[in-house]
Amino acid sequence: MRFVKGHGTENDFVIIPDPEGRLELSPETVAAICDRRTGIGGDGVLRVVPTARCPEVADQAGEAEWFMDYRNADGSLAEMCGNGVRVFARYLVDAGLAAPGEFGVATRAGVRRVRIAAEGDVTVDMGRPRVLGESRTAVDGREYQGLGVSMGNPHLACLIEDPVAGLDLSRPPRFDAAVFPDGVNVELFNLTGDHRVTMRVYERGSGETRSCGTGAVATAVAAARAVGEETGTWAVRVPGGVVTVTLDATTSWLTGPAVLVASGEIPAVL
Ligand SMILES: N[C@@H](CCC[C@H](N)C(=O)O)C(=O)O
Repeated sequence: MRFVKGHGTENDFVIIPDPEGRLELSPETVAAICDRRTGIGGDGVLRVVPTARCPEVADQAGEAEWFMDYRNADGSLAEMCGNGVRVFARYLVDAGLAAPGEFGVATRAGVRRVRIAAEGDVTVDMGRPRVLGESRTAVDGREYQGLGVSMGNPHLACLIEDPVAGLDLSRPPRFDAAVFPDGVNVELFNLTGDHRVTMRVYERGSGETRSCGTGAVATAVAAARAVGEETGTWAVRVPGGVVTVTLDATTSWLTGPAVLVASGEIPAVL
């Protein structure tokens, strides 16, 4: 199995091309590949497969030639990955599978359109965030209130007074399973300036990561609400860099870097 390694603001992925749509990736194999000591290492796996070859998304084939089959580091499936889709697009262009410009990528949350040049940042139309309402979490022994937001995948974005830099995110946050029956990605953020926030995230299925694109959009939605706005552009600082989120009346946009850093063969032992 060939792989390419890439990241978007240090949210890192093992990209696995599967042009025939034949690979069976068990949760155990994905977890072994993502292991940072005994595997390649990554927050998740992006299988690159023709949309038409995947029954679960084949209805998107007319709008998107390639399906981003996203798996978390523990092998679980997720509906969407905002940093992943930018890195996926960079891979498609780099591999000659798509031309720079604008194209669709199939995901379990539906088609996401990306804008990509030969180099530089990549922008994704992330769709309209769906606000789920208020909920609570417990992180590092403290309780916080947040806004539930679906970006195709579930988020709880919490504006907090404690500096996010000081939080211990080594253990999974507690959350209300009645509100989030499929689990949730939890973002903690501070307002740091005019349309600026600093965010950390504990991702469902991957633990603390250095960035989360869908989480950045959910955070921008919660931050905008906190200052009485619904639209606008937000700079979201994460441990791995900065992404930009624009909210308008009908959709949301995520812009940030997407970089490929290595490639090779995944050994049979994994
Ligand atoms: N890092 C991603 C989100 C990946 C999926 C998430 N862990 C989930 O299970 O929903 C992003 O950049 O959006």
